[in-house]
Amino acid sequence: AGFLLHAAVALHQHFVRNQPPAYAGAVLSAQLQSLPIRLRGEARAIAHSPLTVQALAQGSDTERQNLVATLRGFYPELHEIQILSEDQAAGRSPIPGSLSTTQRKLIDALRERPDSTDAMTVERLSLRFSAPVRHPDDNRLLGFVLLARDLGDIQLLFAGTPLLDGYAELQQQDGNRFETLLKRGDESLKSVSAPRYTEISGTPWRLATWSAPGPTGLLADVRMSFVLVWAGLILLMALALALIYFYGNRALQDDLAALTKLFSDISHNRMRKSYNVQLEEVQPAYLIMYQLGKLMVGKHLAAVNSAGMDHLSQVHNRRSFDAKQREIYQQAKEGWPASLLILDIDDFKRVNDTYGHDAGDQLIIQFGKLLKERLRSSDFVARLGGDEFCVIFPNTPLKRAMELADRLRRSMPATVELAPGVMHALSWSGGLSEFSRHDQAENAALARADQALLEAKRGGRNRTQMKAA
Ligand SMILES: Nc1nc2c(ncn2[C@@H]2O[C@H](COP(=O)(O)OP(=O)(O)OP(=O)(O)O)[C@@H](O)[C@H]2O)c(=O)[nH]1
Repeated sequence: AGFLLHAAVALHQHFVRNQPPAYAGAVLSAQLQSLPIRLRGEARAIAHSPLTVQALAQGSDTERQNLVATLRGFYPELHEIQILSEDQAAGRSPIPGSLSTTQRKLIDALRERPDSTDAMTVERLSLRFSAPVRHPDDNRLLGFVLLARDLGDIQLLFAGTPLLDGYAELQQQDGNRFETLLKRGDESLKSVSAPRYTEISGTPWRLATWSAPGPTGLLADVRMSFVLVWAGLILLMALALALIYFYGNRALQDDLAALTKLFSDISHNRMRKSYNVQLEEVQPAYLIMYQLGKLMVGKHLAAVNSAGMDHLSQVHNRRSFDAKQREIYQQAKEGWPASLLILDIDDFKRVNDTYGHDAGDQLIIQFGKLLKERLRSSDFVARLGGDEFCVIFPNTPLKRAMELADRLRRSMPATVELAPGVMHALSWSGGLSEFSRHDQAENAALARADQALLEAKRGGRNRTQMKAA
């Protein structure tokens, strides 16, 4: 909550702070205004000082120079202090250095108006003041005090004022036009907003300020922007909570699905290498179930194997087939006819590759089931491995076996469903042969059938080939 509050306030300030504070111009103009007032006060104080009166009334040039040196110590911010006698001002006696035109203008202005107490001129960033020095007893004009102040500190004032993102100029009036003395901020704002002028009374200056355009639309309203920022943050928080809830829930659902798969596999007597259980809380229970499941499935497979059954297709396994083959081989030696059909599912590998190993298993399971259902109960069905099955037809000569194989092919469904909605076109290739009393090996018939199967595959699959003894 603390973080959100902080974020809300920070964002809110960011939205509304673009405007320069309204007081910035007033503060600066008040400070500028005080400069001539202070200078005027200083000029008058020096003019009325008994030391100045005495230095001008009776003192020598050296005494005046000493007074000026003392005053410089008192007023370090003044860059010029001069005290002239009336004779020097009127040109009747010499002065150290010379008077500038401005200084002369100031003195003339005071002479023209005998009642005036001071005169001021403004040059580029410097103020000049002059005040007459009169004798306190008879008001006789003794001379003039001339002061000048370099306005370098205006620049400091100007640079230190909090105008923020605005733009400001200090302008000086020169007849009808205004000359720019100082600038500050982003000047490009002059083209996008109108200036606001603050006159600086007692000076020929004015302050012109241009504000950065404030926020527009809804955010222009301070209260509205605050509400919007809060609403945005609350929305974000709600979204974050929803996401945490969603993902937490999903992890639980995924784990339940994994456990369900584990139970289903155990009930089908098979196990995968691992099941994807994510939540730490579910892990211990899962590990116990996994170990128990492995034990149960292992025991079941051992039992089924020893019973001679293939655990997947539920037909006889290879070991059982070998025993049956031996038995039939012996019978064949005694003249009993028997045939053997090897069946291999077409394109089985593609089922594994396309739909996954589970779907492949499903095809093996269903194929085994179909063989048992469609064949006679006296026929012996076994899975030799992979997608390869074998049927032994006892007491059946080759010709009859061929009929049975054809009948089997016709009775098989065209498609099987490997998973909900996953249909697969079923086809198989067959190799048929018979047991013969002349065979030298138990698996001679199987080898012939294998060759016939190869021919069936080569011939384009989905057919049965026969190879007599
Ligand atoms: N799902 C599953 N696949 C198995 C099993 N045993 C063997 N396989 C796979 O079955 C495939 C058998 O390959 P093939 O018989 O060469 O392939 P096919 O697509 O039937 O080719 P053709 O017989 O020429 O039509 C191999 O990829 C084996 O990995 C099993 O128990 N379950």
